[in-house]
Amino acid sequence: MEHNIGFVGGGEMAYAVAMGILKGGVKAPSILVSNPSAEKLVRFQNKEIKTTSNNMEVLQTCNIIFLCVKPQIFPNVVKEMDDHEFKSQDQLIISVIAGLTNAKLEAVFPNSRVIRTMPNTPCLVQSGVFLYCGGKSATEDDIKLLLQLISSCGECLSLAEHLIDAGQAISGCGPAYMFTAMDALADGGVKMGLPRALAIKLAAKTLVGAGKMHLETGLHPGVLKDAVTSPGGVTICALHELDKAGFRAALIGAVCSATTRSKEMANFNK
Ligand SMILES: NC(=O)C1=CN([C@@H]2O[C@H](COP(=O)(O)OP(=O)(O)OC[C@H]3O[C@@H](n4cnc5c(N)ncnc54)[C@H](O)[C@@H]3O)[C@@H](O)[C@H]2O)C=CC1
Ligand SMILES: O=C(O)[C@@H]1CCC=N1
Repeated sequence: MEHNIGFVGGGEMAYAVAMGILKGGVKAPSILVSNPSAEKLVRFQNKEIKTTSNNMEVLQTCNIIFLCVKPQIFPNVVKEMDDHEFKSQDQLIISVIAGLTNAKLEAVFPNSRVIRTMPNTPCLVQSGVFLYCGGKSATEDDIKLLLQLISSCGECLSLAEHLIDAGQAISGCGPAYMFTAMDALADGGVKMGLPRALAIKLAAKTLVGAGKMHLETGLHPGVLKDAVTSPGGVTICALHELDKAGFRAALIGAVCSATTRSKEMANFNK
């Protein structure tokens, strides 16, 4: 694939996506990443990816651009474009920015095609989820090209734009919920005398295994839960504690709250 692929912002998500793209066979020197702070660029340089401190270099030279700055920073990038009288022409603009709508992207990049996406950090290890929704001007070929680029990141799923915030609240934010669960499970193990490293590994393997069981069997999580839960056994005692602590309600609340916050964040960019 011969493209100049740019990243504006070289933080966690940019790195995870860039690593997925490299796994897909794109050559490192065809990627250019901009970030104001040099130390963030070192790990890209270590992979032979080109770097710059100047966003305009990315915007002016790349034909596929991933926008990977924080939502609150995006207006600064727009201002920089205005200051340089930069007019995007016929580029493919792919945003990973939470809450940033295709309508806003289209207003900022009127002569380009835009795709709103929502990846997650496990793209770094090719086990991510990558949600996407093309803007009005994005063509089927643009979507094909996006999928070619990101297919090594993990599962790529098209989602109607009005559902992206909710999808993000599960898969985009979800790694943080799962890491919190791993950490807490490990604390429980440590409290009961397990070595910390072993307790974390048991928790991690169990989360991965449970997810894989659903994906490979197609069985409902409730059915899989019941298969673990012996009458009068130990798991039901643990599940009772989780219910008393509001485990399920907490997860439902987490997804609702993250969805609401994402919709609020669209206002940063009004
Ligand atoms: N971290 C995650 O799990 C996910 C993040 N996202 C989205 O990815 C975007 C980036 O988030 P992260 O990578 O987590 O944040 P981050 O803080 O790791 O990366 C942002 C990068 O932008 C750089 N930056 C600051 N000002 C800049 C400017 N004016 N121009 C260019 N770069 C600038 C920062 O130095 C930093 O390296 C956000 O919009 C977020 O909503 C989406 C999905 C998941
Ligand atoms: O917390 C955030 O705002 C970003 C978006 C989804 C995951 N991390």
